[in-house]
Amino acid sequence: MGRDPKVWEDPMEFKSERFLTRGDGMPQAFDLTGSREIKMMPFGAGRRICPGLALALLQLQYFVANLIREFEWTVKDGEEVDLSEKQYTILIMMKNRLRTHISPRRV
Ligand code: HEM
Repeated sequence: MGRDPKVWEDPMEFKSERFLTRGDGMPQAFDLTGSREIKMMPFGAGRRICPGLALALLQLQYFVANLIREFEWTVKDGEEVDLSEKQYTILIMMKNRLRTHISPRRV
């Protein structure tokens, strides 16, 4: 389903913006709860859907926001961000590792 062009536009392209909200609070292209549609279900769907969904989403957002707020992230000297991908069993991974230098914003 995740690679079906009838479900997702350019399914094989990394487009994080497809997950942005429209600005009116409504999700743009997907619904994780399975109540409106089923396009993507990292938390399952239906009666046995993950009861920790809301907590998990909140925690992840908070975790990433804190990593960005607390640390300056730079690519290692001489390297560039390369978003090429490779298939590894059922996972899609970065073809070339992203090596970063992380330093505290506040000392
Ligand atoms: C990124 C984080 C998480 C992911 C991707 C995830 C994913 C899932 C998935 C796929 C299921 C199976 C749903 C099904 O059978 O259809 C599940 C079940 C469950 N999850 Fe999560 N989960 C996450 C975090 C959490 C958290 C934070 C909690 C609790 C605080 C939690 C509690 C549970 C429980 C109790 C079930 C069993 C529900 C049942 O069988 O009725 N999960 N989760």
